[in-house]
Amino acid sequence: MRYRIGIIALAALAAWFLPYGLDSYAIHVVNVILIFAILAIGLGLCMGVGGQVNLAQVAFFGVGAYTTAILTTKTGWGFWLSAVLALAATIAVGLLVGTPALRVQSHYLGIVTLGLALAFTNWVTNAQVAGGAEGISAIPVPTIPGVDLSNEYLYYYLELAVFAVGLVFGLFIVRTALGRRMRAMRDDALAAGALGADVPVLRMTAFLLASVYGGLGGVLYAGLIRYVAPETFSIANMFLLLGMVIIGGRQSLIGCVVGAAGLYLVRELLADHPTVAQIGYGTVVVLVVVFAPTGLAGLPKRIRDLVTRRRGGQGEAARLQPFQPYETVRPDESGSQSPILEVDGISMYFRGLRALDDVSLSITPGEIRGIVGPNGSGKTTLFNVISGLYRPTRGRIRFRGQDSTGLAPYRLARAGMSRTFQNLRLFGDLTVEENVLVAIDRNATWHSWRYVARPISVLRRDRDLHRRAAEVIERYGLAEFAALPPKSLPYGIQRRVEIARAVAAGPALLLLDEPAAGLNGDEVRQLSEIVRSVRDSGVTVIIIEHNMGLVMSLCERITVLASGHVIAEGEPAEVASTPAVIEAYLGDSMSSDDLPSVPEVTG
Ligand SMILES: Nc1ncnc2c1ncn2[C@@H]1O[C@H](COP(=O)(O)OP(=O)(O)OP(=O)(O)O)[C@@H](O)[C@H]1O
Repeated sequence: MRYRIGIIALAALAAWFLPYGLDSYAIHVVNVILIFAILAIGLGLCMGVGGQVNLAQVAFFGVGAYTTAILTTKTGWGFWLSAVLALAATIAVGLLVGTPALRVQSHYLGIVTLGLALAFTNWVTNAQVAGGAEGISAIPVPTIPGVDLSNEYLYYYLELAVFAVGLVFGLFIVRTALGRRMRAMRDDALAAGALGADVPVLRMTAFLLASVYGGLGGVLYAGLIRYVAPETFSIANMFLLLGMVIIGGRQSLIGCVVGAAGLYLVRELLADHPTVAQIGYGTVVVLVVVFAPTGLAGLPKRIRDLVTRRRGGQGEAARLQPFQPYETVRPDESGSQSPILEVDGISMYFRGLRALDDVSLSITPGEIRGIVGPNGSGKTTLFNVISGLYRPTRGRIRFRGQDSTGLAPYRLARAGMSRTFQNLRLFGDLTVEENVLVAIDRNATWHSWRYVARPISVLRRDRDLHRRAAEVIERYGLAEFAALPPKSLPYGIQRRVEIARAVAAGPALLLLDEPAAGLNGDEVRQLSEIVRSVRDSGVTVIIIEHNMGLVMSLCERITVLASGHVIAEGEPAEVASTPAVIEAYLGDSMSSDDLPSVPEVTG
């Protein structure tokens, strides 16, 4: 900590005294670098942290600069009023550009945002109000009483202040709940949604942030250069910006700043050789993408990881501690006996394939229900329909007495449903603790206005989330793994992290999709203990499992699916002796070991 404060103090001192050693050309370069650094932070937040491909950052920059230019020169409004309106205009454009992100992702989003950026350049080149290809000149100098901002040495301090606030605010986001949720969405939007992250709002927030930084950069640019023309906001500059963020390290805001400074300096040095420069940083970007995807900022961590792996892996020294059971809630305290979940005549067709056909079931609060069936019988599809990933072709679902058919996963998660996935969907770039933190955080993303209006309350809340996450981690015996990325852990521990994460979300109904897959006998016994304790704490559990011993010993009732139909339902012993069940399993050429018979797991 002290070491960090020392570095920050040194950097602040260096930034403060920097202009003293610079001639007028050099201070101009530094001022432009600061603007690019602000743009790069915005792009880093949207693309690096939020995972939203954004090739329109240069257009946000342009909207900020042009709106300031137009308002100051054509209406005679003062610089600062124009600047505020320019920022508002950029945010509006940011939300507009972000709208496609609600529907398309990845390279499609890249193409859409690039198209919008091109449209902007075309518009300013042709529009009379924007001065056409000539641009707009004679933008008035921003004024602050007693400070001559036409002096670039003094303008530097204005920019430095905006940059510092922008960087600190960006880091504040990255290190607290909003940033964690954005990173979770970047890693796995589907799992983030299933844990209650309102992905559409989150995507818009990423574009909103990008546009705020873009607008600020634009306003500062208009005040610094006092002239705007289309070529500044060209696609070539968008790729320069992209290069800065990729080379510096898009997931680290400091990396984005370093990339902005480095690449801009290289561009200045090679100003007389533009072709060489273009090919040069094109090549560097490709090399970075291939050999160091996390950019320069990610290199120290990659090297550290490499050294740790050579020494024998991160997770190996740490040990899993025993699970500490929850306090038992008496059944009569856990609510009414009307069904917590009613699935009524659900059918799900995939282009003619009937994955589910008229499936109905009813789950009583406090029960552990097993769903079994041969491979491909529709079990996971049923979970996907219940948890909102698929909208059923036919039928209705009621969750906690409300019609929940077709509700988005994050709405169901907020209503008290939580799930795990057959093929573990942990957030690989987050630590174990952060995985749990994302689940515990139940705030709607729009509450993030508090980041601006009430930052202290955000910090206080974050501290509380950390305290609660530590309790969950302790209970599940994961304390020694808290700071590690889940990918580095043995499979059995990853499974436990996923269950801990799902329960941390505080569900009333927990859906477990093959939680015992890949576990050894001892781990299956521990899983059984965990599931029973979770149920005893008042959570209803539905479990899909192929391990019949586990299902038979754990579940009060079992529903058997075959070819998308419910073929049997009842108590374990009753179901095991149903001829249709025996036939379904044998018909699937499964070995007789797979038949629901002798329990393997007890107590
Ligand atoms: N998104 C999809 N698109 C097309 N077909 C699908 C889709 N999801 C599932 N299916 C099909 O629906 C059927 C049921 O699949 P599902 O994964 O639900 O079975 P399952 O009982 O969970 O199987 P397993 O035990 O192997 O996990 C399968 O034939 C599968 O190929």
